[in-house]
Amino acid sequence: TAVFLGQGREFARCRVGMLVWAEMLKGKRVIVTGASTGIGEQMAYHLARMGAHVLVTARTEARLQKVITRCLELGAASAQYVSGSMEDEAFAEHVVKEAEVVLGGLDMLILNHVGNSYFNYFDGDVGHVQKLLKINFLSYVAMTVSALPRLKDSGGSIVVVSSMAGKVGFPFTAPYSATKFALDGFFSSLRQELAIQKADVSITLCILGFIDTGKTSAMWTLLIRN
Ligand SMILES: NC(=O)C1=CN([C@@H]2O[C@H](COP(=O)(O)OP(=O)(O)OC[C@H]3O[C@@H](n4cnc5c(N)ncnc54)[C@H](OP(=O)(O)O)[C@@H]3O)[C@@H](O)[C@H]2O)C=CC1
Ligand SMILES: C[C@H](CCC(=O)O)[C@H]1CC[C@H]2[C@@H]3C(=O)C[C@@H]4C[C@H](O)CC[C@]4(C)[C@H]3CC[C@]12C
Repeated sequence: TAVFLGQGREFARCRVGMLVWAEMLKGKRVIVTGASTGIGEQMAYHLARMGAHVLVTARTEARLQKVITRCLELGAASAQYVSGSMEDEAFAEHVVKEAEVVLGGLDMLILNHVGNSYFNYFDGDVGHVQKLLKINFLSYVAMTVSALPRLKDSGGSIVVVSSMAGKVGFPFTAPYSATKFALDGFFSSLRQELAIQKADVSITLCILGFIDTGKTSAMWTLLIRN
């Protein structure tokens, strides 16, 4: 569905598109990673309003409990969580296995989590780059590998949340930017391979600009916006 932002007829087309989309997600089994805060949390609520089965994950169990309670209030067909760190590849695989057990399959994998980084000059810390690659990139690959058989069964989708910093080398984002560029390379290549194999699995890479979720300090938000 093409989404047009504007007024009048364009807006109406957008509303119709959204309604069709909502119906398409009713009863679908969806994993949302990084769903304890920010964009992931809000995506979980949208899916809940559409009547999907949602399985959310992040490290902070107390936050995830609140998110699933809210999802059920909003109309989710079911809501569950698995807590743990995506720095651990075994945990990434465990989340997908858990979805198979509790949801009986999978229709959509939304890869959204991101490890903490900094917005400043690169400080030369190679260990930080390695850690961020594990969380922001390798766990995405591990989850995809585990989920692909189920997604092929269901004709499902993979949604990868990336950034403008994964397309353009902005200053002060070197480690983060590297992980997002890696996602583009891997998932764009995999998309082609799935098409060649005529596998019925779609891959969408979301290129987001700066979104103020209240986490960035007011000073940085002002600087980024300007
Ligand atoms: N906000 C923005 O301006 C932009 C965001 N994006 C992208 O959107 C996505 C969401 O960003 P946003 O909502 O801002 O980020 P947040 O920092 O608000 O959320 C990050 C999520 O990832 C989880 N997380 C962090 N570390 C780990 C870990 N080691 N293992 C498992 N989960 C972890 C956090 O939960 P917990 O701490 O409980 O583990 C949280 O749920 C990211 O992919 C980001 O790159 C792209 C462009 C701009
Ligand atoms: C400055 C960029 C936007 C330029 C534009 O809109 O014309 C931003 C695009 C993506 C941003 C980064 C991002 O992807 C996520 C992090 C979010 C944190 O809250 C702040 C630091 C970020 C690395 C953020 C920095 C600005 C962007 C590169």
